[in-house]
Amino acid sequence: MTSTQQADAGRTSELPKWARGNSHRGGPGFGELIEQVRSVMDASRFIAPGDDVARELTADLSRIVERMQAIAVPVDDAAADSREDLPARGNPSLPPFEIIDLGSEGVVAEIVFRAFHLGRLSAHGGNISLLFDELAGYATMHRVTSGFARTAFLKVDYRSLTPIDRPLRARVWVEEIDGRKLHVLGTLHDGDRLCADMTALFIQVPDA
Ligand SMILES: CCCCCCCCCCCCCC(=O)SCCNC(=O)CCNC(=O)[C@H](O)C(C)(C)COP(=O)(O)OP(=O)(O)OC[C@H]1O[C@@H](n2cnc3c(N)ncnc32)[C@H](O)[C@@H]1OP(=O)(O)O
Repeated sequence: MTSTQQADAGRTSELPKWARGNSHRGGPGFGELIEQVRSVMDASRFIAPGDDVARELTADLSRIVERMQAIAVPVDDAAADSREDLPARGNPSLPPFEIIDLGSEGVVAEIVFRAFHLGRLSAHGGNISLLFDELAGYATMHRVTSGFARTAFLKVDYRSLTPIDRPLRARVWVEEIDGRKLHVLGTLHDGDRLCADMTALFIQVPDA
């Protein structure tokens, strides 16, 4: 079952159109393209080029940016953030998680933080909170009766350093529902070691 079908199974109304995943938009090569975008971001963390090389690289990248801008589409038609067959739905601004399980019990995902996500000797805390926010979106999407849920607040406790370049396991679930309010909890583990946990409040809103 795809994540869209899994989410639909727990709702009394259809998923909003923008949240319906697909595995074709952007074509079969889109995943490789986004992987290269991520690699550019990773590589940019570990260079100290001289001025000439910096200008050459800027010119190379500018040509690529121009080619992409020339084929821009409205955001709801874009491949990024819609491809449920790709890590983080093909959205390069998100840490590249893969959904392992999704249902009324919540969502389990595997995540490998990379060089781009590095803070000081460990993953940057903001990237960990971004991961939790996104996964809470999956967990709440499954539990709201209609529309979707927006983050009212999200609190992360950083319990131990979160490594990059190795698979970690995140779990996020709706602990309690009180009218439009969804109380959400989450954990991030490196093996048996707790790296971070999360408490959030999401509020069900109608789809715009
Ligand atoms: C699964 C398939 C695929 C899915 C993929 C898609 C994944 C997508 C993932 C994307 C995921 C990313 C998600 C994102 O990043 S969403 C982006 C980040 N969030 C926002 O921008 C939200 C901005 N804020 C708002 O829009 C409104 O303030 C909201 C909607 C949150 C509430 O305004 P609204 O006017 O609607 O409600 P209300 O004010 O009548 O309040 C209602 C109740 O809530 C209580 N309350 C409110 N705020 C707080 C607070 N801070 N602490 C404690 N309590 C709070 C309030 O007291 C009241 O309680 P009660 O008096 O009823 O008891």
